[in-house]
Amino acid sequence: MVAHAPLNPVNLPAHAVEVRGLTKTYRPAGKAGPKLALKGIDLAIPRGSLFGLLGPNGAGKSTLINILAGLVNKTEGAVSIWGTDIDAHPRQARASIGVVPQELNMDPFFTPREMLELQAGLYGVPKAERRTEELLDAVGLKDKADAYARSLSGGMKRRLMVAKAMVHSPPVLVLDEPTAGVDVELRIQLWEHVRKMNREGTTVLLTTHYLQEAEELCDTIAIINHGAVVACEPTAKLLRRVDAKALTITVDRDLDAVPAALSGFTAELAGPRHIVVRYQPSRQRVDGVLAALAATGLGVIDLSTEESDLEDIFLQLTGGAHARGEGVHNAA
Ligand SMILES: Nc1ncnc2c1ncn2[C@@H]1O[C@H](COP(=O)(O)OP(=O)(O)OP(=O)(O)O)[C@@H](O)[C@H]1O
Repeated sequence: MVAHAPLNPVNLPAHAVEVRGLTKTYRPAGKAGPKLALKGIDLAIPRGSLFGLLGPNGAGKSTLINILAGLVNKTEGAVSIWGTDIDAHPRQARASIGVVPQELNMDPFFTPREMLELQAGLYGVPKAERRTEELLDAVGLKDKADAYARSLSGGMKRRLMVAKAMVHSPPVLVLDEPTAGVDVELRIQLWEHVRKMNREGTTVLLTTHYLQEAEELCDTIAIINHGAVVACEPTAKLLRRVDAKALTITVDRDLDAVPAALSGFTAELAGPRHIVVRYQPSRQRVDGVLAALAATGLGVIDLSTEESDLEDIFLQLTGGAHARGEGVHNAA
């Protein structure tokens, strides 16, 4: 077990993970040619953040995570985890990170308590410093501590994997698609758990295909596409990137065309009584639309506005990978 630096704020790195010029070229055996999976990416994950890594299938997310976890060798570039360079001090870097893989691979005949003890042993955590009971409690598995893993539900297994990744108290936790194939109730439970760990000081990096998950959970989001980072910024800022809103106006009588008074706006009829006006909030105000409408004598029954969401931005940045069904989904 490699001891962490004492938790003295002066010693803490500004970035939990820092990646500079990271390149990975796979050279598969056989006829397939080399595959450039990461094209010299730079990424800085702020300490304490809940960081989302998004990208369509094949973008390079797993490659990046596996390099951080020490499971895949990088081709070029520098990576440091919790201020430790993975080439200079691989053991210490690995001790600073816990990875929850996508697959629920566990021995069905071990109990959760045994599994955590075994994992702590693998990391060389001395018996006196083990956190088995605390972790079982934290992931809500105290009641199941001595049950065979095969008798746990899918959600319980996933929570056990989280506890397993935390046995050596890593300051950085990576969750690879934590809610893939998980039902809505459990997904919300897992989100709450992830938020709690983050509030308690763990920097969390999660990959997801669910845009809504990233939007709700993550304070910072990076989007990668074809092995390159195409965006990396605070979620709120990313969401402001698309300067577009839609205003739907329900009027009090049937129309067969958009009133001429609205010709200065981008407007269309979405039904005989529904006018949709698209506008840029940074340049236009709703009261201008309403004033133009008032001049027509039409009564307004209802109004609603719709913001752009992460999906619009994702589509813009990845050239519509989602629209072509390449594997990014809304969690709803
Ligand atoms: N072991 C390997 N050998 C050859 N090519 C690989 C290997 N692993 C990944 N690749 C290729 O590298 C690219 C990036 O793959 P990676 O698994 O990192 O993407 P991803 O973003 O995690 O995708 P997904 O969302 O489908 O998990 C893909 O083109 C993939 O086919």
